[in-house]
Amino acid sequence: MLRAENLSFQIGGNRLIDDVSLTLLPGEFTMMLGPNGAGKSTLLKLLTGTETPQQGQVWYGNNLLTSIPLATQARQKAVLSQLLSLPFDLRVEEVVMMGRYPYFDLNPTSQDKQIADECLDAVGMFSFKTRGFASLSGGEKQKVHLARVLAQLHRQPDDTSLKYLFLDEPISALDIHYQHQILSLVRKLASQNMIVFVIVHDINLALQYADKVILIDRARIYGIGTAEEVLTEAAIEAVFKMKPWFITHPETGRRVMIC
Ligand SMILES: Nc1ncnc2c1ncn2[C@@H]1O[C@H](COP(=O)(O)OP(=O)(O)OP(=O)(O)O)[C@@H](O)[C@H]1O
Repeated sequence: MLRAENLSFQIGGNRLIDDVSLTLLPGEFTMMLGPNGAGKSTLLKLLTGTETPQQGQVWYGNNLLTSIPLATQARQKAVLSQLLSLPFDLRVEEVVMMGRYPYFDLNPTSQDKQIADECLDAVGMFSFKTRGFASLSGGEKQKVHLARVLAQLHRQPDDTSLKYLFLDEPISALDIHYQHQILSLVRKLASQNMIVFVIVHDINLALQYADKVILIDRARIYGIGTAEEVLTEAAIEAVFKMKPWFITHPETGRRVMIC
């Protein structure tokens, strides 16, 4: 389990996160939504240790995140941030292999190479393996970075430890086919003893995929619960300043939002 207790974070007197507490459970696919500037990326950075809160604590199981050695964290936690560019050009296969750095010293083993290939294949990018990363389209770059974090958390057959996957808008550049392919893939990972925490903007994707929704507004949590509980007409109107309409999907019977 991941537990965040009373997190607050400010920069120059500006409160980016204000007294946020939450619990993330393995097996649950958690999606966080909220308006631009609400604090989603900042909260993800606090949950992953990229930023340190001025107040509050983050626990991974029984350990404070700050007490877990970085080498251990690198094998249990992977983060996909919004920044997709790299400071120098690498081949696609080299970018994915970065996900295996926690597992080898100088040179990747044949097993590392096989895992990297499998992860590239899982996101439909195997045929781009030897291409220069800089030459890829925005969506292709996003898929390669997804392959990198999948490679980082790839399990050995005897590894049953809890893993943590954090994705900040991982499908923002993807076409509709890959949006669903990637969300189906990470939902499956959640069911394999993994905590999966994903930031998205698409309310309908959250209604379709999320086990738990966290709605954040102006640095504070507005609601936590199932999508049905949290993404209500009143909440969407209050947080996004848009009046939503809900219709019923003719085949699945679930709610679909239109504006
Ligand atoms: N280094 C910084 N200095 C000052 N303000 C910052 C800094 N980083 C972020 N902010 C501000 O904090 C607020 C929250 O930013 P954050 O990136 O967490 O929002 P977000 O909910 O992820 O937004 P978006 O949906 O646009 O990605 C924003 O108003 C942002 O401008």
